[in-house]
Amino acid sequence: MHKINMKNAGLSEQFIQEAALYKELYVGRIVSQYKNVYKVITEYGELTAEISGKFRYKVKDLSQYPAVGDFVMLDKTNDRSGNAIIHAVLTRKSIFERKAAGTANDVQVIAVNIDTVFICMALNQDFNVRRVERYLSIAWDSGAIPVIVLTKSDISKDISANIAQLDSVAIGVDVLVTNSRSEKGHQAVEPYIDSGKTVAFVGSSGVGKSTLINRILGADLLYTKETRNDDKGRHTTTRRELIVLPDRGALIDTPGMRELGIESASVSKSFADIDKLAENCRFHDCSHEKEPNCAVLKAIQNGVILSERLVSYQKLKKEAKYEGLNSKQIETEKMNAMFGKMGGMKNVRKMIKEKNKRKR
Ligand SMILES: Nc1nc2c(ncn2[C@@H]2O[C@H](COP(=O)(O)OP(=O)(O)OP(=O)(O)O)[C@@H](O)[C@H]2O)c(=O)[nH]1
Ligand SMILES: [Zn+2]
Repeated sequence: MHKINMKNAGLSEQFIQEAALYKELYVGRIVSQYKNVYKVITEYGELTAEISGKFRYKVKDLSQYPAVGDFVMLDKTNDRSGNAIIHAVLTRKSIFERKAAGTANDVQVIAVNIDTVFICMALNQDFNVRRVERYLSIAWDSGAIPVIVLTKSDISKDISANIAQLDSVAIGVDVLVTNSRSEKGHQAVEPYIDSGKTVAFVGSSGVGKSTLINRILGADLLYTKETRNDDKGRHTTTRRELIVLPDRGALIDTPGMRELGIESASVSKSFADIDKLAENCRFHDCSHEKEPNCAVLKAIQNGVILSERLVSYQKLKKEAKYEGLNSKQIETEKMNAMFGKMGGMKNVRKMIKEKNKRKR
């Protein structure tokens, strides 16, 4: 095993102090996970580990289990399986999580202890300001600093127009332009990658996260996605891995996240400007739709904010409202809202039935 500089890999003074409370144990950082087995780096090198039975018994919910990026306390002795034993997880400084697909309540921890989240978005027909907004609200909630990374500038039709679209949603957020087809196309992200720091790459599948990471790694390492020899093919969807760069900190590649859950607390953060304006509305429960003396509508009239921004704000708020319901209930709620004008779901079902009858 070759030694690893754990300070470069993100082990800050704060973690060192907390780790010192565990006398007999030593510290490691979770690099990846496969089922119950974790790949962990320590100053002595890389090893595999499992959580202790006691730990498993103690934790109340899944989000407390070790996740990629966690600093954990390990036993010096391996168990019979040859794995080290994880006894504790050190206090996380940031948590990037989303609602698990298909459920309203379960959160899925994507990665933790991140300093910078690169929200990656391709400059092609997939470019979507609303999606950036969703990622931004989750990123602000995580405790890490978001940075928008636009990819594939080589195939963009109008970069400045795309960037202008982001102006209103990405207040105070750096926007970088990259191109992995050119040798120096990744330079804009370099300043964020530094010893002791951890950056994570998030964004839809296919936007070029892995390609960009390969560019950053350059000659240091050639990173290729895990491939499987069995008939399941590449399992890019479950990929989540921390890579340590010599002298340049750590980076985490994440799989494309198709369904992003939105939590209500996060709504207000990325729409802080609208909330601020809303304080000046005449009615404290103003919906900013047609109320008199609505400060938000006035700001739109005056060109201070874009009307589309209010629309997506209201959309997000509505989605956050479903918090606590299961996916089936949300579906019903959405259908009811959608078909409310037609007299509710019952009527809609009747209409569909009748339509089908006529077809036959
Ligand atoms: N034209 C162009 N194509 C790119 C660029 N970067 C990546 N691609 C291509 O886009 C495709 C997807 O790239 P990946 O790096 O696998 O995308 P990803 O975001 O890691 O996707 P997932 O692994 O599914 O999350 C590949 O065919 C790349 O060759 C770029 O800067 N310009
Ligand atoms: Zn208002």
